[in-house]
Parts: sequence; structure tokens; C-alpha cells
Amino acid sequence: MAIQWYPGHMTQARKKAEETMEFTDMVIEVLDARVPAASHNPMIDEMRLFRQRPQLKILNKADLADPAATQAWLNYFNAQPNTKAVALSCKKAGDAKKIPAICKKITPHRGTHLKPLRMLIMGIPNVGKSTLMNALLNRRVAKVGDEPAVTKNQQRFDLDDTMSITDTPGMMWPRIAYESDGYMLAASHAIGRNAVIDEDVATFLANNLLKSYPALLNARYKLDAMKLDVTQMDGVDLLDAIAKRRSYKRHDGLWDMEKTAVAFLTDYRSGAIGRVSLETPTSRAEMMAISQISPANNSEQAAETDDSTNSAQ
Ligand SMILES: Nc1nc2c(ncn2[C@@H]2O[C@H](COP(=O)(O)OP(=O)(O)OP(=O)(O)O)[C@@H](O)[C@H]2O)c(=O)[nH]1
Repeated sequence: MAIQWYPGHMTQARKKAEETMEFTDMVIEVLDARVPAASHNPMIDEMRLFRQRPQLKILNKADLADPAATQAWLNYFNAQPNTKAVALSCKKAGDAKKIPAICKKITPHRGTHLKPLRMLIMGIPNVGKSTLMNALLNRRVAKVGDEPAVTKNQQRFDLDDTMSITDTPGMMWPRIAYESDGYMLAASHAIGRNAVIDEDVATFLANNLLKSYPALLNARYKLDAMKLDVTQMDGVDLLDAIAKRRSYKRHDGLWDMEKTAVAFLTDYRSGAIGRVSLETPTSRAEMMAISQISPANNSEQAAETDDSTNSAQ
């Protein structure tokens, strides 16, 4: 089963982005540092490579991600042609201020009064594009919210008279072929709640974090105080333990697993569990090797999918 979530306005956004790409010198792709591969939209590469534009990949929300995993991703992306990658937190004003100088280095032939540097910010929903725009421009030009697809229209601004920047609405591709990508995106709130069931996403997240960050989970939920051995637990056990620890009960006396799932996801999204990443270049390569589907098949399937049949708000 592949997760499908493609709000109607994204078809329009994709067409507009394709048009704008012609008059763009470089692409700034904003990724979620906790899931840099899952949060990469393959359609962005298709548009960018068609016009042969270089890219800056921003691994945003680095304040929430595991620094070792982020470094591994930076090494991985920086080895790719026509690509520069940096990790930062757009919430820190100082971090975003470094970006214009990096962009000028990527496109040395632009960035003058005669030939201003035209940058296009792209990325899936909720990765922090609007936060980045606001930080770059030092004023609130874009609406920020921890819900996917807040931004609906493209907007262009001058940073000064040598650089301009265009913000695009968060764009998904029509079909997320790897189920684990869908869950990672849902956990990070890049796709809407109507596309997934919170309990499924929380169980996926719990299993993932138990593998890589048992000590952080133990510390957050005081599992040893409940005489539980975190190394012997699976995702369902962990969510059960959280429900009991917090006494989340329904009116009928059963444990409220829906409320527990939402609380666990909220902890992950806010960083309350600690700095964690859900994938590394190594885990990604393993997942791809296990899966029978190649990335080429994904984009073919996406292109074949009729947008109108799987739109969901
Ligand atoms: N911790 C942390 N949160 C961030 C960072 N950047 C953005 N956020 C939060 O992430 C959420 C989404 O940010 P937006 O800037 O609205 O994301 P967007 O990519 O413009 O979203 P869409 O409009 O849906 O496309 C908001 O709650 C932001 O406060 C960051 O670097 N660190």
C-alpha cells in the first residue's frame, strides 16, 4: 500500500514552479534534517535538471536532528554534482543569514546589479520554507504554521538589488511509493492527518526510535522506573507504556491509544524526545536494497497517476 496525499492546489503550484524555473539561476531545496531523503521531492530534481540549475540543499530543523546523522547526510549530498548542502535551523536568524553568501559562491556569474541572482525556494510542505523566507528578509512575508500546505501561492522578493528570491508552496509528488517514507513524512508533519492513521504513524516512529535511540526514550518516558527494559520492547509495547505512565484512559476504561499516539508524535515533532533522525545514508541504502521498487519506477508511477483521482485536503 502506497500513501497518497496530494492537495488540489499542488498541481497548479507545480506548473507555476516549472515556468519560474526558466528564469531561475539556482534552486534552494529545503529538506527536513531528520528525514533528508524521505523529504526530497523527486519532481524538484526533474525540473531543476531539465534547466541544468545548481542547487543548495538546506537540511533545516537541524536543531531537532541527530548531529551525527546530519553530518553523514552532508557528506553524502556534498559529493553530488552541482550540489552544495548545509545544515541549519531557520528559527535561528543568524543561521539563515549565511545563505546569500553561499548562494553567490554557487553562481559566481550572477549576483550583480546587471545580473541579479534569482533563487527559487522549493520543498515539500512544512519543512520551513516560509520560516526561511521570513528570516532572509527580516520581516514576516510568509505565513508559518506547523501544519502541512500552509503556503498556497508563489511570491517573489528582492533581498537587495543584486539578489531576488521566490518562495513556492510546499509540493508533494502524487504517489509516495515507499511506505516508510510516507510514515516518516507523516511523523514529521509533512503530509496531512487525513492521509494516515496517527496510531500507525506513532507505532512506526516508536519502532524506528527504539532501534536507534533507546536511551533517549528511556529517559523521556522513565521506562526503567516502570521496571521495563527498553531493549526488549517494540513500538506497541512503548506506546502501551506511555499510555499507562500518563494514565491516558478512555471513558470505557480502556487505554486511550489515539491520545497516546498524538502525544508521542507531538513529543517527536517538538524535539521533546531529544535530537533524533529517522534515516541515515546507510539505512536509506539498506531500505532501497530491500525494496523491490527502484526510484526510476517511482517517478514513472507518479507521472502516470491522474492528479484528480488522488487529491485529498
Ligand atoms: N525546530 C525548528 N522548527 C522549525 C524550523 N524551521 C521551521 N520550523 C517550524 O516548522 C513549522 C513549519 O514551518 P513553515 O515555515 O510554515 O514551513 P513551510 O515549508 O513554509 O510549510 P508549507 O507552507 O506547508 O509549505 C513551523 O511550526 C515552524 O515554526 C527549524 O529550523 N527548527
